[in-house]
Amino acid sequence: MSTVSTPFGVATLPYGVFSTASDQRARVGVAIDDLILDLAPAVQLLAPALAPAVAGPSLDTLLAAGPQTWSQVRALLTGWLADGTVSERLGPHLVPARDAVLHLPFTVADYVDFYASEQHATNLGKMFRPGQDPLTPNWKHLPIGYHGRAGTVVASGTDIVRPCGQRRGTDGDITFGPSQRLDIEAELGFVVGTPSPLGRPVDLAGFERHVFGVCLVNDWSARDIQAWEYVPLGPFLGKSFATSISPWVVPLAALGSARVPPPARTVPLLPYLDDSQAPPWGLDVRLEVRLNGHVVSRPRSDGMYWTGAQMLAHLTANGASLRTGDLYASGTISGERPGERGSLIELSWGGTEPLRLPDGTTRTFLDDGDEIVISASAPGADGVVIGLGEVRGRIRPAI
Ligand SMILES: O=C(O)/C=C/C(=O)CC(=O)CC(=O)O
Ligand SMILES: [Ca+2]
Ligand SMILES: [Mg+2]
Repeated sequence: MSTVSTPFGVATLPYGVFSTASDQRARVGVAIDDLILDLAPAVQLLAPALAPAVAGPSLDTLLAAGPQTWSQVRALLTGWLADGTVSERLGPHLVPARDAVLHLPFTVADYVDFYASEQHATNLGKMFRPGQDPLTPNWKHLPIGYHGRAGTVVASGTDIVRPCGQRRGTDGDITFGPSQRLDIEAELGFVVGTPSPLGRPVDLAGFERHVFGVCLVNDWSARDIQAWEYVPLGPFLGKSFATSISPWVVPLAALGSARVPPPARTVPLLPYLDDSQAPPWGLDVRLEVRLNGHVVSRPRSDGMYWTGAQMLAHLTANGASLRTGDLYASGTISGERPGERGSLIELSWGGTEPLRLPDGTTRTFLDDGDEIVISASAPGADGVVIGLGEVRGRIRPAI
């Protein structure tokens, strides 16, 4: 049973794309409790000037429309829901969530994955590079990341085929075959709306103008393929076979009460990353990772060393442009305590300490048929909980 409740109350209002059996067009929806508001006809009826922004069939147009439109659409929704007479007129455009199929919510442009949790980076450093300093010399000077594969970002619920690849066994033999160390990474994803021109870095304050909202990310990782291939250019096929994202994108506007100061920095930051005078963009998101229904971890993002604003500033510091639909993820979220680690390689300490599940089975890495569900919530104003929904995926045998 899940203990993280992920309600989509009127303080959350996340955006997604859905269809139903009776109307198979993909269209933009807003989740409200266990209902989905079909946004285009509702806006057409009550505020037609904004209708083009939510026309669908994806969130792309809304993302590109920029922060003024984002606030206008959210204000409309909040106003409608507070006004009983309007809520009644919305009735015909509300669909029970259980009747909806949820799709990939936006066209993923570029996909970047960071490495922003000090605890995760320390744990992985110990396992991948024993005998060396777990944190590389650059780690506290810049948010480390790599470019992933946008075309293999998939909607929650998509089955994940166990990848095959090259790996080196303990005997030194190089073989090709199904990954034997298939893992998860529980992460937060930042969805870029407003593009930026080539040659023009986005500063820390630009975060709110360019980033529309957040989703949950499971960056599936084949540790055996990764360990053999990653020197010197970083992750490649060990992470490019599939990355799952949650169907609902929660706007930054819903996360005001979840903002927290990041941990004290132990190394002075260069000016473009120095957020000591800026309003903080650390986020207190509480995740829960379930394997076949059993909770195996409860990571929290409030201790992440690097914030989403710093990641964006670094990502564009060389003048790289942003496109609508760019997705960048935080990197695995791991806390101080063992029960807060966001990957199986950490939870089973490189496979040496198998996890014992309540159904009597044990796991180091994923078995075929295993299902992973990552859900999350964040604090809202006045004790309200902001749900981030969930991202789900089941492992299918290698082909
Ligand atoms: O330290 C390494 O060599 C590898 C690290 C990762 O696998 C982490 C990664 O993909 C980024 C992250 O999720 O934190
Ligand atoms: Ca990752
Ligand atoms: Mg991936």
